Amino acid sequence: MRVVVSVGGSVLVPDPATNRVAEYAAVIEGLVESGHEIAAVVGGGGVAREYIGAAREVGANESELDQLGIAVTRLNSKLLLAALDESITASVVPENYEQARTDVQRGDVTVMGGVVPAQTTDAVAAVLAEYVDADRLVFATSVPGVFTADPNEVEDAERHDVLTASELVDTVASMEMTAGASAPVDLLATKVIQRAGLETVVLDGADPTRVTDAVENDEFDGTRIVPDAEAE
Ligand SMILES: Nc1ncnc2c1ncn2[C@@H]1O[C@H](COP(=O)(O)OP(=O)(O)OP(=O)(O)O)[C@@H](O)[C@H]1O
Ligand SMILES: O=c1ccn([C@@H]2O[C@H](COP(=O)(O)O)[C@@H](O)[C@H]2O)c(=O)[nH]1
Repeated sequence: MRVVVSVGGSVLVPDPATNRVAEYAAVIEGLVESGHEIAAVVGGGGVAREYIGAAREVGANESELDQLGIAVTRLNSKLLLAALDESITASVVPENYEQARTDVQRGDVTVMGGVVPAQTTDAVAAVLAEYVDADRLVFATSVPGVFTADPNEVEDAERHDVLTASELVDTVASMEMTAGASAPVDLLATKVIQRAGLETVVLDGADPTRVTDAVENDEFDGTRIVPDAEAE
């Protein structure tokens, strides 16, 4: 199976003292050993938000803030790349989809971060999944799925076990799109998921083995996004 895994920066490096980089590398290597083709996209997490916050205070505009965020996503990507067995990876972090697809077509694991302002790495993962005709897109994020409201703000928010792509679009449509904003999946990503009919999973990435379960066993604790056509 060809899979794009989007790993949140706050999931990969929750704080400077804890990092799950080696665990994520082991999960990716295990999936490759089982015959899967893996492309990873890494987010910026808390470090990106700190840089974006500091630059916003000194008057940078949103596009400049996005560029800072992109730089951090590429730094985090290099961290994951460094932990992966170099015999299965491309040696550099691609800065565009063409380079990433070339890596995938060569049979290498590719790891990339952001590409252009005004989106997040969620959108990068969705576009890459569409571009390489991935069989599945997995978002390993900091919440256990997509909820009826922000579970960090609303105590009785309930998780959706299954959503159609259109329902996902409606759920995130009103969320903020400023640099460093938080959403389970950003709006642009949801529109790409919808048009491409991508089989998508949103799960809590704190335990990286959940990604293995979602790929190998199709069993996971999270939200499944089904293409609109399947729900008709
Ligand atoms: N309806 C919702 N369902 C789930 N999460 C929501 C919802 N609305 C807002 N959120 C927020 O979405 C966020 C999703 O994770 P977040 O974007 O912070 O981290 P990430 O995916 O690990 O990526 P990164 O840290 O790289 O930005 C959570 O912080 C959560 O509070
Ligand atoms: O293609 C991209 C990717 C990211 N950004 C900016 O970086 C931050 C951090 O990325 P996350 O995926 O949210 O961790 C994001 O909020 C954007 O400001 C970007 O502009 N373009």
